[in-house]
Amino acid sequence: MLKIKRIKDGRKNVEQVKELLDSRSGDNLAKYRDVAADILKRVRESGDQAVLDYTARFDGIEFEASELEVTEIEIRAALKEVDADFIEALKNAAANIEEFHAEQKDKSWQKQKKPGIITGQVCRPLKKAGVYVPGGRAAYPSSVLMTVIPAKVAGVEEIIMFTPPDKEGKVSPVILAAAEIAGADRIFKVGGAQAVAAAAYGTETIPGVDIIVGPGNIYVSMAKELVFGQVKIDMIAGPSEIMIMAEKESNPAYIAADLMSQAEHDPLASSILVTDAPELIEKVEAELEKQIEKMSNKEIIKESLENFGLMIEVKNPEAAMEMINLVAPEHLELAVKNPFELLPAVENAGSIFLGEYTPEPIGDYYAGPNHVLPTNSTARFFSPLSVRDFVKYSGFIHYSKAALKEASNDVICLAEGEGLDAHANSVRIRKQK
Ligand SMILES: NC(=O)c1ccc[n+]([C@@H]2O[C@H](COP(=O)([O-])OP(=O)(O)OC[C@H]3O[C@@H](n4cnc5c(N)ncnc54)[C@H](O)[C@@H]3O)[C@@H](O)[C@H]2O)c1
Ligand SMILES: N[C@H](CO)Cc1c[nH]c[nH+]1
Ligand SMILES: [Zn+2]
Repeated sequence: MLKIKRIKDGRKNVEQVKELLDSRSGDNLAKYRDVAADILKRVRESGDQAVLDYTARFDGIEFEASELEVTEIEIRAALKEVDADFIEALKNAAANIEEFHAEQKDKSWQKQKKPGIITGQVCRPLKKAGVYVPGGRAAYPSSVLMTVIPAKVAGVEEIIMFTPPDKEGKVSPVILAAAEIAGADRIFKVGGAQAVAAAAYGTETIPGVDIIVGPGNIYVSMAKELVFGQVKIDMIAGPSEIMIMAEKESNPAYIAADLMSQAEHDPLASSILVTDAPELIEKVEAELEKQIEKMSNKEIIKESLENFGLMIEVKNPEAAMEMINLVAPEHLELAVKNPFELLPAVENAGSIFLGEYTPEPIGDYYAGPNHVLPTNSTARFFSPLSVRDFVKYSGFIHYSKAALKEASNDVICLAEGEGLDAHANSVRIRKQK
């Protein structure tokens, strides 16, 4: 018998939901941060040797430095091992992801504000991007597509992938096939905080990059947080989350299936149903009992649902929306008859799935929008991984002599107001001529 927590709406209970989500990182965050900091320091000091030592310790593989990079021969061999249907599905997904991300491409622009004044913005791709692909619990070729394709669309010169080696010191053939289809330039068999360190600082064998993106476990996340500033990072993407808003008429079998889809990722994943129909909660619970037994990952799903699953009963759809915006879930399903009517009220969610024939996995694999998403309520201020993460901007300005003269009184006044006489002088000196 599954035991999933159940609460009613109300201010106090909102706090309870947030506490539940926060509790997933536990009290050990500082401990993980210290482990990651140690690894970063050693890789910074000892380069390849530290990477090799950590790979031996955490992944159980004794590599030489020359074996860290995946070779062309390994890639060709892997491609032969992967099922033709799988390759075809990867290619179809890649085409959808590329088409969606092409819309995010930003252009450089300039405008003549008035005669003698031109302002504009140059948009340039970053030169080198490091893409982390988790390899511990499960290998996700879909995450390869979701991280490499936006970098490619942005025009990044070199895309370097990092993923831990498996027990035989190899990278899963499906990961290599996805990397080939998406267009990764180099692949290193390095995982965890040591991969983040090598990407941030560079070693004798591994080139340093400008940005590190992609999901990973707590060591990867802590390391990304610690190298931020030295390099750019995308976000801290933690264990998966799904929140489903449903009504009396919603299909309980579909809701149960979708809650389980994210619970399957991790015992720390969180799956939440919010509804104004208490009878639906009972039906969904009955469906969960029924469907869970058929799942190959039922142990993880059960643990996740019992520890971090939640059924929330609210008075009306407005209260459900309030709850959603406070939780700011990674994935939100609006499993209702008229989802587009509710869309404008969603302020905080990483990715939104509209209608009962839009299950979350269509977004994980196929539709086009990115599946690397902010978790742990950070959808309040973070966005999905996008082409914009892989570019940077510079503003530019041109003033003619006459235009500067016209603006000079204002600028001199502002500079003097800040007590910065040399700034005022730089304008004044041109005005006098
Ligand atoms: N949000 C998303 O888009 C998304 C997508 C896929 C996966 N994920 C998440 O990514 C995570 C993947 O984690 P994972 O562990 O399976 O793979 P991982 O590749 O992130 O981590 C494996 C590495 O962790 C390091 N490590 C293991 N134990 C260690 C220890 N005791 N000390 C220091 N380092 C250690 C090792 O170097 C190992 O190579 C999961 O939480 C999953 O839910 C999220
Ligand atoms: N749902 C995950 C992000 O939370 C992404 C993923 C990859 N494969 C399947 N799902
Ligand atoms: Zn998923």
